[in-house]
Amino acid sequence: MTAVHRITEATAGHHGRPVYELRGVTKSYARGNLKALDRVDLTLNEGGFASVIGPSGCGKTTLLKIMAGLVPPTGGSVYLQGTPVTGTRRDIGMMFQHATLFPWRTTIENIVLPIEIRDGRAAAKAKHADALALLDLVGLKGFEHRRPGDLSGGMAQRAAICRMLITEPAVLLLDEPFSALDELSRDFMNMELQRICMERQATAFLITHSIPEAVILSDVVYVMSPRPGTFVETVEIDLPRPRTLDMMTDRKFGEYVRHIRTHLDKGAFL
Ligand SMILES: Nc1ncnc2c1ncn2[C@@H]1O[C@H](COP(=O)(O)OP(=O)(O)OP(=O)(O)O)[C@@H](O)[C@H]1O
Repeated sequence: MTAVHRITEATAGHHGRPVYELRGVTKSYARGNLKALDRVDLTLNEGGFASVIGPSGCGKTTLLKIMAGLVPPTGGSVYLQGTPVTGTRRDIGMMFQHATLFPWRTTIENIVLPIEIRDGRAAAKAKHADALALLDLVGLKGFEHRRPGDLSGGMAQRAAICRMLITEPAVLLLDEPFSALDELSRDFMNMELQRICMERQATAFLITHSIPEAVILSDVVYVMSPRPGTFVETVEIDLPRPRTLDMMTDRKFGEYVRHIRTHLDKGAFL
């Protein structure tokens, strides 16, 4: 029997209640008369870690932006915690390829910035204790008064993780967060991300171009077709947690990677 298990509906996270529910999400951009997404269905359950992988330009970032309320869908519905997503929200945390920390602010001032923007300086100041706890969580204790120029790429992304978590979001939307790092740092940060998600019982949705990264981190991997993007395969990853980098040499891990690869358009995949 193959180690690869398919599940019929796109549902990530086995046990928790549904956090995100997308039904028939379609997106056409007027500019270029271009259909980016076609009827995407997704349920992301509390505590689940899901990834989406697909060819370049298939609509992954568009999907994430729709989930974040940054871009409206042309059709279909997006619900987060039972209410429709119609714009940006407090209960969503996001992280991108680049940390984009403000160089003139200290690390801790960068971390509490979302609170400062939302609730003012006094509220941000009151969050310093929480920010210090987060710095400890991500292994940056003692760096609170350093400026971004003193941080390595991996350290800056750790600070970005703190900035994402300071608002206590219900869900983490991650758009290739470590793809600008060298391979060793990226592997290490992925294991750190897993640890942080497990400690915080986070619900996470990751966009990646790396099949091994998707497999090692996820409960479920969604494979997207070339544009217009839709899920063509949903693969449940039945590997124990915590995952370790050693697992990447396991036979079962290799089967998942091969299975996902066969569903990607290799010509278009980067
Ligand atoms: N604002 C926009 N207006 C018009 N077309 C857009 C817009 N944003 C994205 N597109 C187009 O929609 C398609 C999907 O883009 P998107 O960035 O979502 O893909 P992606 O899968 O994230 O790509 P990549 O893997 O290269 O980052 C692309 O053809 C892109 O050029």
